[in-house]
Amino acid sequence: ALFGDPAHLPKGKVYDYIIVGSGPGGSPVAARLAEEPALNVLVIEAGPTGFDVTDIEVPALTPYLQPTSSFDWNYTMIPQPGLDGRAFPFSRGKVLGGCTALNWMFWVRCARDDYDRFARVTGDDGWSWDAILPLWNKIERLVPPLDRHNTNGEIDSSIHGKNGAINISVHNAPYPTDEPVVRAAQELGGDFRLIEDYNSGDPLGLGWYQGSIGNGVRNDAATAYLVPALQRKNFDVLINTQVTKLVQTGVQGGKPVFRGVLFAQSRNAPTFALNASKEVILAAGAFNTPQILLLSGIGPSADLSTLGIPTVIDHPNVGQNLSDQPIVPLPYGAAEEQDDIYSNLARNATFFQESLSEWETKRSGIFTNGANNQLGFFRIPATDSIFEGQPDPSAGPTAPHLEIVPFPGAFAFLGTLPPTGFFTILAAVLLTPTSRGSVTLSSPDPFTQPVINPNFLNTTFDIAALRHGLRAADNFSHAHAWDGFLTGRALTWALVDVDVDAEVDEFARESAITIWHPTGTAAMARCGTPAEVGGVVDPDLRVKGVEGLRVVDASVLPFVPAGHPQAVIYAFAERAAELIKSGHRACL
Ligand SMILES: Cc1cc2nc3c(=O)[nH]c(=O)nc-3n(C[C@H](O)[C@H](O)[C@H](O)COP(=O)(O)OP(=O)(O)OC[C@H]3O[C@@H](n4cnc5c(N)ncnc54)[C@H](O)[C@@H]3O)c2cc1C
Repeated sequence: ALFGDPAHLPKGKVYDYIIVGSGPGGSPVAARLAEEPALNVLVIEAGPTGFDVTDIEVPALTPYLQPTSSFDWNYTMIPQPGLDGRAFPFSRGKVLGGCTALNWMFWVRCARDDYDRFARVTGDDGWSWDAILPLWNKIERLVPPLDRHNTNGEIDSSIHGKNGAINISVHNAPYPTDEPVVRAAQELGGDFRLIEDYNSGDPLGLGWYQGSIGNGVRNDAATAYLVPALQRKNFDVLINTQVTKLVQTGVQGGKPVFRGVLFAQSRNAPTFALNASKEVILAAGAFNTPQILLLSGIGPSADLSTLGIPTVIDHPNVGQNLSDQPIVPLPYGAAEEQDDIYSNLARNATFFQESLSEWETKRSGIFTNGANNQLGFFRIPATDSIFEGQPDPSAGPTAPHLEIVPFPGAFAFLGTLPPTGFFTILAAVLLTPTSRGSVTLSSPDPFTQPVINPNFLNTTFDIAALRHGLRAADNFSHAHAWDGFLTGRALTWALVDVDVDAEVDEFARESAITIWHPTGTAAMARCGTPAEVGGVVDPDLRVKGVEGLRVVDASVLPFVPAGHPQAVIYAFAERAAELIKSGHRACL
């Protein structure tokens, strides 16, 4: 059942598993464990439900959930030296479904080499591309587009799951940018060659967007996994409640056991306690999972003692290794008003209302789409001078370094939308950052936000690679296919001499934002103690040196995958459920 108040949880019910957080890490694990009728499963989620919320359900309204919303933790990162000292909001879903309830729904499995590197660094072949492949049948449910257009060349349906938990689909309606983007790709070829499906394991090229959308509605971790599981008597979900600390419940084989959780609805509300009989599973995301570990005395002891938190286990890597991908939106002028969907929606209330009514009454039109219809992945050539004295940070030859994303319009939340003019955005994303940041505590108070430092553009490689991406995106804009559509670089981007490194770099530093893909703050590593082999969790995602505690969320990814991470996290969660059910134990 769904509970809104911890005081109403069934008295005396013993939960085998308590899962903290309901994103793509927590929800699949919880729902799969609840498939075993003998197991009692509880999810504790800090946020409310997002059911029937228009901005969450309507795919094209996703940008309206930025930069802050009532379904968000509304975190801010600390000032970033690599971004000219800027600090800006760092969106994280505080809602059932976690960030999948407010993300941009890009469905990207990422590259074969991303998984094979996970297998390599953990010594566990179960994380390889080939081993994960069958899981897509449990995860994906490929839904035809609502406009029934011919999807030949847009997706290879033979490689996708048909009966899994999450609806995925290609676009449901055309965008004005579709034609020039596809023609530019055909004209330029090379890095921009059209590919049928970037989810084949080899994503290089330009392909059509696939989204976690079905029948014109967002499908998130809550609607896909939790809602069906709530039919089960052995499955409970507690919302609006934050886990504030893990509690040591004993010692087993010389290791502290952490099967207890404390939770409360606010700083001044009563605190409740529960113990899981089998495991606590942290799935609170790349910022809050390390926060909970640190609050519980699992982390670097020097940092903990500064805050007066007794160290239970000295874990130097908790909260370290934060990786995220910077994105730079490049504005180009659009010749025709109707080609800039997002400026029109922001400025023209009638157009907005008509689009919404069309979605509500007919489930058609642009509101059934995600925010764009194509994306391209490409590599920096191995011969580029960027790699002199710098090992290639990508996972291997199938993994891109860079992404370009054409958007049909300019977004108000970026703060770059002037009162007049029409735009197309060609965004460039650095997928393989070498900069590493951290998540730390400024206070032992669980209701104080952790200190978030992604450390963007802190290495020579990162700024040079992003420069390569900005130039590639600009080259894309020069295809003849854009003639009559784009009017050239716009706003402050028009003032940059793209041939001058320093000017391009300065533009990147003053305009990059996060693409919201933080990972790696409780990274998995091979068996052995953290001091020997690094990492926070072992290849089974158990916290090293501790019993009864696992992490299943973006924190465990030791490298940010070269794409968009939600599909990868769903796959990790599905495998985690299998590992838990089978009692698998990779390490002693
Ligand atoms: C705006 C935005 C756009 C994005 N776009 C895309 C995209 O298009 N494609 C893609 O692949 N990825 C995208 N992502 C990233 C993707 O959604 C995340 O990587 C993914 O959701 C992370 O999953 P997670 O389970 O680690 O954490 P989350 O999804 O963050 O879930 C963690 C959950 O735990 C809850 N929680 C946290 N602390 C506590 C606590 N103490 N007690 C109880 N509950 C707690 C949170 O409220 C949240 O519900 C986007 C993210 C954002 C924010």
